[in-house]
Amino acid sequence: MATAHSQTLRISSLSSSSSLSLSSKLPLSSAFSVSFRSSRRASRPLVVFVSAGLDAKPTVLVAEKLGEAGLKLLKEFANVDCSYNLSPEELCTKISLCDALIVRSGTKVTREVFESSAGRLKVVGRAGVGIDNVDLAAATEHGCLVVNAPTANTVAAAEHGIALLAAMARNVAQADASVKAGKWQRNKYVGVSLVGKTLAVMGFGKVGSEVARRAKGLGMNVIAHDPYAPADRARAIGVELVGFDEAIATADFISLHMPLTPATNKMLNDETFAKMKKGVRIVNVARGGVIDEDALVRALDSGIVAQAALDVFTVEPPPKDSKLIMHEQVTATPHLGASTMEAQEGVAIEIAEAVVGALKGELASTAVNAPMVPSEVLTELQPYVDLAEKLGRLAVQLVAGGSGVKTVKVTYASARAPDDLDTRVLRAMITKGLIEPISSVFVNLVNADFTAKQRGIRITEERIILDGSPESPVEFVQVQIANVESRFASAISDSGEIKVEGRVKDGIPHLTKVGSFDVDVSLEGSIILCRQVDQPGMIGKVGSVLGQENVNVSFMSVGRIAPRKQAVMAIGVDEQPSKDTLKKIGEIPAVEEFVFLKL
Ligand SMILES: NC(=O)c1ccc[n+]([C@@H]2O[C@H](COP(=O)([O-])OP(=O)(O)OC[C@H]3O[C@@H](n4cnc5c(N)ncnc54)[C@H](O)[C@@H]3O)[C@@H](O)[C@H]2O)c1
Ligand SMILES: O=C(O)[C@H](O)COP(=O)(O)O
Repeated sequence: MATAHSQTLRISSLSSSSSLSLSSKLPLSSAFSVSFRSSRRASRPLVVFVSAGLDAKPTVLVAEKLGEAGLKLLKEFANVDCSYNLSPEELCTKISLCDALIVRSGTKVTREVFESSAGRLKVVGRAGVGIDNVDLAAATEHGCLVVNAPTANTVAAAEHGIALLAAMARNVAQADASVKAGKWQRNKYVGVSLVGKTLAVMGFGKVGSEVARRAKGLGMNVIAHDPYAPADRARAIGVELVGFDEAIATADFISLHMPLTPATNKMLNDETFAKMKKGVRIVNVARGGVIDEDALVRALDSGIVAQAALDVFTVEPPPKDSKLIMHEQVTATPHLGASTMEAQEGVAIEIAEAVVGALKGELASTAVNAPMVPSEVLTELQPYVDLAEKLGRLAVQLVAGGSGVKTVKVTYASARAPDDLDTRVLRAMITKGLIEPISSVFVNLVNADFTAKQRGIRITEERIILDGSPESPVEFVQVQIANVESRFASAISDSGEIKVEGRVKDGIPHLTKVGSFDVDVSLEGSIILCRQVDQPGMIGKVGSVLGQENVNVSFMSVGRIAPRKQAVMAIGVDEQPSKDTLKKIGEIPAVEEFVFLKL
């Protein structure tokens, strides 16, 4: 079939009432959040998700103590249920009534929690940094956004690290207990000095670098190990980045500041303790799991490790008879790193803003399990986000019943360099459009790739690099579904796939190609596609059938192969025509096939 010419008839103009609101309240360079509202529908989903029933106030379960300022923010927007010390069973029972959950490190947000929520839970807010207590894979599979509060407790944690370092070196806790027991043991509690000693900071992130800065102020020689930290950031505060073995072999003191991941789990173990300088002292305000605690007891007993100061433990609280806790050379605190008045107020505000934003459909800057796309990129892509979802919706509705959708090709034509166009959001929205009309699954930026994979849909992406100046990020987007039959034969392109193509014109998404026919219809309301033999009066005939039923036509366009040959008419309608009206359109003699598609 030859490429068609296109005639466009704009019957009545639609106003563009889309608005983009941006809020970027956090002091992070990549911070962004975006919401998209259109007056044509009460609350359009946004980049992340539509929360069902947002007309009613959402419910937020706060499962661990949160600062007042954060609670106040939450209460302005949601019903807030503060229920602390819930058992896992109680949490699973309550969660089915909640749209958001806020926890600190003491609550395990397991797969069972997401399953028990039966899709209602949209956001988990971790009021702090470490998200090792949240099953991220399960959250993603359930389309639940996880956000954290990564900055507000940094200084508190660093200060606690320094407090433990100094207290350990001078036996403060042991000496205090001894004095309170009525003793006066000045010789027993002679300490070691910090000045001039080498401190190895393991994990040179937010907390690690603040610890390093403070330790430099105490006159320590600071080295750091972090495979992902930029050397110039370390150099800027006079810290040398070294390899793992060099760090642990050189250090008089080791301070741990990495996250708990499969790679850091039990990073300090019998083997690595054996490589350390005899008499090394260890501080851990990161996560208990980065140390093999049994191995640490052995290293303390053998004298390889002279002392340890620990704020975090593999199991919290640790067993009362834990050899590690009871060890004379161990100073222990009950996970107090983030526990200052200031940090807890800051964390509470940071997490409340992130959770409220996410419930409103904004994508939080602190999203842990969703792509982080800079705000300016998202702003620019916003009309294409809408286009992408609608093309996905149209394409899947063109598939004939019984044909399984397995292979989808998305093509972006753009004058941008390939690495200058981030298509993750567009792909997610096409996936949403493809899957939501044919299932009860709720798809968002968080779970789009997972959901497509789970349903056996392979989505490949291709670029057409256009010449010219790349003013708009994308010239057109094509969605093709291969190996399927269509309810509308004309949607099958020359190469045998269902094909729809769209562009953004004046900020509004338009359908510009169906199969091999050029059309031009604004993607708002719904669409009737109609193949006919091109002849005078067809627009009038179809228009009058719709008019009789009071269905408002917003756009009409006819794409034809050649005058008086086959043509495809695309008609935008504001209301859904009745079956009877659609039947009447089908009965117009020149109409060969037609299909009604909901957007
Ligand atoms: N005790 C507390 O109350 C408390 C308070 C805040 C943070 N924390 C914990 O402290 C840790 C650090 O927090 P942050 O805010 O600095 O996080 P961060 O993400 O800013 O820094 C972590 C750093 O660890 C590095 N890293 C990752 N894998 C590593 C590895 N294998 N070896 C060495 N470095 C590695 C990363 O590159 C990153 O620079 C986290 O585990 C967090 O949960 C504890
Ligand atoms: O990762 C964190 O932010 C700290 O470990 C603090 O945890 P908490 O919120 O339970 O004090």
